[in-house]
Amino acid sequence: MTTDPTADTMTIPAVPPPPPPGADVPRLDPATSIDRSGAPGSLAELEAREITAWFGDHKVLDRVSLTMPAGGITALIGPSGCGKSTFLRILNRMHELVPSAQLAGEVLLDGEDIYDPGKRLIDARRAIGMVFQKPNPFPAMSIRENVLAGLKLTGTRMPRGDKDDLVESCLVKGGLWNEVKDRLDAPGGGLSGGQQQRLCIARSLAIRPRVLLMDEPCSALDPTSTRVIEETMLELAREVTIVIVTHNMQQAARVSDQCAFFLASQGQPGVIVEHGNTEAMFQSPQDSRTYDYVNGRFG
Ligand SMILES: Nc1ncnc2c1ncn2[C@@H]1O[C@H](COP(=O)(O)OP(=O)(O)OP(=O)(O)O)[C@@H](O)[C@H]1O
Repeated sequence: MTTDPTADTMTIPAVPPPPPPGADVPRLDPATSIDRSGAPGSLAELEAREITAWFGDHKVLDRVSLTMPAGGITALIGPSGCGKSTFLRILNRMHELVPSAQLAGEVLLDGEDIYDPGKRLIDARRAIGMVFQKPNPFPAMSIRENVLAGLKLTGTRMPRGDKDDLVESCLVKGGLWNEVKDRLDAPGGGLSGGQQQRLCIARSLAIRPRVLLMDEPCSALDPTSTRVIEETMLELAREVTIVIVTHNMQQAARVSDQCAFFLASQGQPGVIVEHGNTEAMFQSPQDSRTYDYVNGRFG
């Protein structure tokens, strides 16, 4: 999509309407139009092409291109304010929720531009899930209801037995099942911070995303919870492509296959200075600014 930053902004409903009957994603069970397994869909590649982004007349990203391989974990690293979160939000069309936000470029999910006028916003959000910095379960809803919340929002109906299977499989994949299986009706708000974040991951998985975006998912958590989430991510990467924003270089090194280093020079929009295999980026970066950043000399 190419959008003139001076043009009127798009109006996007905060909660998209449910899809019309029969228009569901093709991976659903054809007999019932529901997903019985809770397993994420087939692995998908995500490719950003020449992404430029503005807030009003402030350009914050300039022609950023990046391929995020299917089944890989891509870490977006860089100092504060260089546009990592903006880039991440562009990957599932959340950027356009900000009234002054504009963008140019394309985001291809397995070769198809999610910004194509023929594509529905709800399909992009279903296929490309998001986990935020601060765990945000619905505190008064039960653990079970939290996992199923996305189905409600997308208008997906399912028999009770299938819901139970889905809740279990998503909590297993989110690495939380063993801790909560005996109290699924307890409120989500009663869990610890790390458990709440894993509940949010389980909730994202229930609508069967092909890509999971994670914006500093461990920054509010203690080291033990962080390690549990990292293990969960490594397990999930077998089934879903993951893109994570992190300020924690050890975390980027531990979990990611590839890294992209973002930087915004004084008064300039953010760009990708260097990207590639994580080990190579940490051991032998090509750009001296990458070397300085990954070695903690700035940022
Ligand atoms: N909603 C918004 N309205 C206006 N400007 C914004 C908005 N969100 C971000 N920006 C600006 O866009 C630029 C990039 O911000 P962004 O949050 O994407 O950077 P970041 O690299 O993720 O930073 P951090 O690591 O601190 O989260 C910054 O100059 C920021 O002030």
